[in-house]
Amino acid sequence: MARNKYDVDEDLEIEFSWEYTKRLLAYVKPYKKEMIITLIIMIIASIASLLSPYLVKIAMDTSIPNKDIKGLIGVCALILLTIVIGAACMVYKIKTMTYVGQSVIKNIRTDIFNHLQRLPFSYYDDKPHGKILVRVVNYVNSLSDLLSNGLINLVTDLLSIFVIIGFMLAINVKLTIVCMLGLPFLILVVGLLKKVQRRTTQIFSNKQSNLNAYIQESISGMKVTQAFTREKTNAEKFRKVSDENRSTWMTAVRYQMLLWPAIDNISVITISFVYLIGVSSIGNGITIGTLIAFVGYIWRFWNPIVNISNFYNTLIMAMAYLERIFETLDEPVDIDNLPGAYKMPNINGHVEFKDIVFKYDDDGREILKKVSFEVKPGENIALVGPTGAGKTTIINLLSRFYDVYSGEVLVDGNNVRNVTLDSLRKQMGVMLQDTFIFSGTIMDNIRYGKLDATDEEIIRAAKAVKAHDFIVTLKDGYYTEVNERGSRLSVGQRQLISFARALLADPKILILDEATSSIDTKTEEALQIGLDRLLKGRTSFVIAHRLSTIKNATRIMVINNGQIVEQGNHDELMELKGEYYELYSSQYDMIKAI
Ligand SMILES: Nc1ncnc2c1ncn2[C@@H]1O[C@H](COP(=O)(O)OP(=O)(O)OP(=O)(O)O)[C@@H](O)[C@H]1O
Repeated sequence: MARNKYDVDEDLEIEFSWEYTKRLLAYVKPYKKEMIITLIIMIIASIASLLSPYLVKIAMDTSIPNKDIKGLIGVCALILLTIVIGAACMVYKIKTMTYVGQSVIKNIRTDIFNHLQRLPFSYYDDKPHGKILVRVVNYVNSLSDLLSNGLINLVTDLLSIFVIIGFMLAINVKLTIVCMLGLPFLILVVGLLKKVQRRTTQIFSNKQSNLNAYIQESISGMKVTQAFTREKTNAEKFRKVSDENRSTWMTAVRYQMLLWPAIDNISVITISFVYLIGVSSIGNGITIGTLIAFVGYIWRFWNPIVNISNFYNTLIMAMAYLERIFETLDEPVDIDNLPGAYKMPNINGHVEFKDIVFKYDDDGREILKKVSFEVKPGENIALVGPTGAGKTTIINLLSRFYDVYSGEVLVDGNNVRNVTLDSLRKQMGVMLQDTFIFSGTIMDNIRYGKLDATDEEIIRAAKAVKAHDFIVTLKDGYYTEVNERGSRLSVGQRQLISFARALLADPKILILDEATSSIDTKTEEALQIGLDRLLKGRTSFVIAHRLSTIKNATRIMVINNGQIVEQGNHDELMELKGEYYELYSSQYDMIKAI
């Protein structure tokens, strides 16, 4: 997928395909029983409602001229009965179809969510999160009307049309033919409007997606906006995306609405013709009762046609959303278990990078340029180097968050591409640079690292990383509720919680990306002592800009411009008087200057 941002429209060139409706129907299939029962009920309702003009004809042509009061009362009672049956059927339909519609929506949404959880980091690198959200929430919701009413109404309306034609033919063939003459004109109008309706709806859905992306981005960046007093600039950008949203919606609706006057005109013209021919033929094979009954049917004839056109409009709208929904569901899971992938055996901790070349985009620049190194079990590796050198990229390849462009990443001799993702990642403790706190208690957040961990295990992990001390000072201790992204905690506190989470699973390989960058030096020193003990016997990769924290690493690798430029322990690298020496000395001088 191309890189995208809030003001870049998504691709519109998706071919219209009935395949989408077929796939949607597959979601409806489990509710076949409910659909069939509703259909039968609705057929009964239609027949009941269609009987009344015929009953009126009987009353007009037979009961009233014959002054048959009993017969008239019987006919009235039957008409009342048809109304009651119709209303009862309608209640059943609304209840059942709302259930079916909402169940289908729930199932589609669940599939998208599960698929999103399998999509690799690269998918999220490329797409504004607001645009993903709009698909899961709004687009899926917009199918509700189509599913709750559309499908059943379509079938019952089609059936009604045939039954009405049957009734009309039984009353008068000539008038029926006149009535049907309007249909070819209607089909022509629908055919002419279809393409432009689809395109305008697609454009609107794009703008809706842009609006969502901008709102999401603005909420995430609200603190920066206020700090830089950029409210006015943002309001202007928002006005622009909002205006586009409104104007494209207006255009889409304008084309949707063109169908109504067309249907109205065609129906009124044909009805006028029926009146004209009917009235001029009274006494000439057509009775007043016949004409009244026939006109009753004509209105009922155009009603389902209006409904079907309505359904058609909803379908066109839903199509634009369905395309996006299935596009998300079809998004390839680039990082997945390969055929024949096997379970990673218990990890010892031997890691080897063999001639790794890596690019984030196939046509982009090389971020890692033939990187090779070997790490023995239990070694503590520190990765240092300038910003953007490629340190995080290296550790991301170890957990196979991205696939290499060429070369091999081996853990205990197993190529990470050949083992199952689950078995690989379960044995690694990763603390990403971007520490994320979920809404819930602190206990829940640490437990994320090992779902079956006991409270004691969690407290032990928190103590090991010196998180315990601050947690117990909080109002509810480990049961303090934190909100999403942990905004009630300091950045350092969030890091400590993430640290405990990474450690909890007792991983064989521990990866720490800037794990302590926001922690005060005193806490860090204490943490370091515990950490040295914890890291013993485990292979670990630690990225740190504060070099004092990695002095004890068994090996320090200096990364620059996608390559390892120096490696050795602290003393060896200081003696080398190369890049590490420069980096370390500059930090030391800075501290002294303070
Ligand atoms: N998701 C991404 N898509 C495209 N390019 C990326 C992506 N992430 C990182 N890069 C680029 O890859 C290069 C290496 O980034 P990386 O995050 O590995 O650097 P780093 O050494 O960890 O830097 P820092 O110390 O600032 O965290 C950078 O030039 C960066 O611009």
